[in-house]
Amino acid sequence: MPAKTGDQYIERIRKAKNNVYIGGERVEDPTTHPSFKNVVKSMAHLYDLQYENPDKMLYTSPTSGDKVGMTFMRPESIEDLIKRREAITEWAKATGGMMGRSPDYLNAEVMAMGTATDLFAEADPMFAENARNYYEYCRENDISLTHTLIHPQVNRAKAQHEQKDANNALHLVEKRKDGIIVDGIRLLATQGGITDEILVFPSTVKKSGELDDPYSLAFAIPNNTEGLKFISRESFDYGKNEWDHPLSSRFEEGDAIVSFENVFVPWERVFVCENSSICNRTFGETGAVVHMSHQVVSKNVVKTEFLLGIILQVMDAIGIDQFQHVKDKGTEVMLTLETMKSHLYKAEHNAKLDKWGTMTPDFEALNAARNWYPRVYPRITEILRILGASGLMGIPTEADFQHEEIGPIINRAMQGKNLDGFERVQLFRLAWDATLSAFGSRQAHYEYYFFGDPIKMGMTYFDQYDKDPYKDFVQDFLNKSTSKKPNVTGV
Ligand SMILES: Cc1cc2nc3c(=O)[nH]c(=O)nc-3n(C[C@H](O)[C@H](O)[C@H](O)COP(=O)(O)OP(=O)(O)OC[C@H]3O[C@@H](n4cnc5c(N)ncnc54)[C@H](O)[C@@H]3O)c2cc1C
Repeated sequence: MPAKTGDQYIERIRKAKNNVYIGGERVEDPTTHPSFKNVVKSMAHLYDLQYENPDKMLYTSPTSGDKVGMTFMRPESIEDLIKRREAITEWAKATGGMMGRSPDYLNAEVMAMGTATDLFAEADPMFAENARNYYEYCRENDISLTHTLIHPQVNRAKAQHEQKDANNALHLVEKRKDGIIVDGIRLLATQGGITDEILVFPSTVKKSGELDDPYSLAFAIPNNTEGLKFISRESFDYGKNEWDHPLSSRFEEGDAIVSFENVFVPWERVFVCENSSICNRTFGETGAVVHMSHQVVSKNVVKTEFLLGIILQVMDAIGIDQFQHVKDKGTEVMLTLETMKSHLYKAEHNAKLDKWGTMTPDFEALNAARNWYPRVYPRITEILRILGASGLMGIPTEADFQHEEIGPIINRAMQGKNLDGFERVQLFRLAWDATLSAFGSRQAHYEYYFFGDPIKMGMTYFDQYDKDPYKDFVQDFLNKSTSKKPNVTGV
C-alpha cells in the first residue's frame, strides 16, 4: 500500500488496542486518552505532511511501484541522501525538532539493517532474508516503530548473566519449530504504545560476552502481540492548551518500560538469536548507526535553528540584544548551529557507496556530531534560561489574560520592548517549555542519553580515533631539532 495518511495512522493505533498502561490503569484507546491523544495528533500530522508535500516526502517503491515514505529510501547516490535529509528536515520543522522519534529515526534503522544483511546471515541465511523482508514490509505498509535496546538498570557492575535476578531482563526461553518464546523486561520504548511495531535490538554501545547469549536477541513484533505490555511513565502533557504549554501539549512522546510475558516471535521476525557476537556488531556492521546519525544530525540542525530563533526573539522582546555578553551567548548558539551544519554537509559530500551499493554518509563527520551535541545541548538551554531570567517564571496563563480584572493588568505588566503582554508571555512560555518544564527537562535528558551513554560513546570514540597522524606530526617536529641527544644512561 502507498504511504499512509494521518487518519490511517490513527485508525491503525485505535484498532490495534496495544496493551498500554499509565497511572495505574490500562489505556483503552491511546488515540483518545488524555496522555497520548495530542502526540498521536502530531504523529498524524507528520503522516499527512507526506501527502501535503509529496515531492519531498514520497518516492516510488522499487518493488510495488507505490508512492512510499522517502525516509525509507535506500540512497544510491548523494542526491538520494540529500532527498532523505530534506524529508527528515521537513518533519523536524513541523515539530521544531522536539520529537526525537518522528518515524524517520527508525525508518533509517530498518532500511540499513534490511539492506546490509550479511552479518545476520553469519548465523543462518534465514536471518538475512528476514531482515530484508522486514524492511520491505515496513516500507510498503508505512509501519510506525518504537524500539528497545537496554536491560533493566539493576547492577551495572555485573554482566547480565551475573545479575541476582538475571532473567528479569528479556531472554530466550525456548526455541520452537515455528519461532521463539521470550520473556522479561526491556527499556525504554519512546512512543511505546502509539506505534505499530517494536524493534528489539541490542544496545548500540553496551557489549556482551558469550555467557550473555540468552539475552542477545534481535527481532520485531507488532505492539499488540499477546504477552506484550507497555508501562508508560506519567505524561508531561498535562492537558493544558497549546498557548500555555506550546510543546508539551503537542510533542510529548512518552517513554515506556516493556514487559514480555512468554511472548511468541515467529522465526520470520527473528534477526539474531542467542548470539552476542552478532549483536555486538549489529549497529556498526549494518551501517545502521551511520544512517541513524544522519537522521539525528539533520533533525538536530533544525532543533538548534528553532532554539536559536527563540533565543533571538527573547533578546528582541526585552531589549537585551545590544549587551556584550548577550551577543556572545547568541554567538555561541550560532556557532553550534553552523558547526552542526558543517558536519552534515561534510558527511553528505564525502559519502561513499558501501559494498551493498548503499550511498553511506561519511561517519567521521556524523560520529563527531553525535558525540558532540549531547555535550552542547545543555549549554543552549542554559543560555536560553540565563537570557530569559524572571521572564521564564512570570508566565501567566491564557486564562489569566482572558480574565476581566487581571487580564488588562498583566497585559500591561508583561509588555516587552515592542510586544504587548500577551505576545511577550506567549514567547516566554515557549522558552519555558523548551527548557524548564517537565517536557523541556526531558528534552535535555533525551538529547544526552537517547543514542547511548555519552561517556561510553566518548571512550569508544577516543579508542577508535586515528591518533597516529597527530602523534607522528609532533614527533617529526621534535625530530627536526638540531640538538644532539646527550649520551645519557639510566632510563
Ligand atoms: C528520554 C529518554 C528516551 C529514551 N528512549 C529510548 C528508546 O526509545 N529506546 C531505547 O532502547 N532506549 C531509550 N532510552 C534509553 C537509552 O538508550 C539509555 O538511557 C542509554 O543507553 C544509557 O543506558 P542506561 O540508561 O541504562 O544508563 P546506565 O548504563 O545504567 O548508566 C547510568 C550511569 O552509570 C554510568 N555507568 C554505567 N555503567 C558504566 C560502566 N561500565 N563504566 C562507567 N560508567 C558506567 C553511566 O556513565 C551513567 O552515568 C531513552 C533514554 C532516555 C533518557
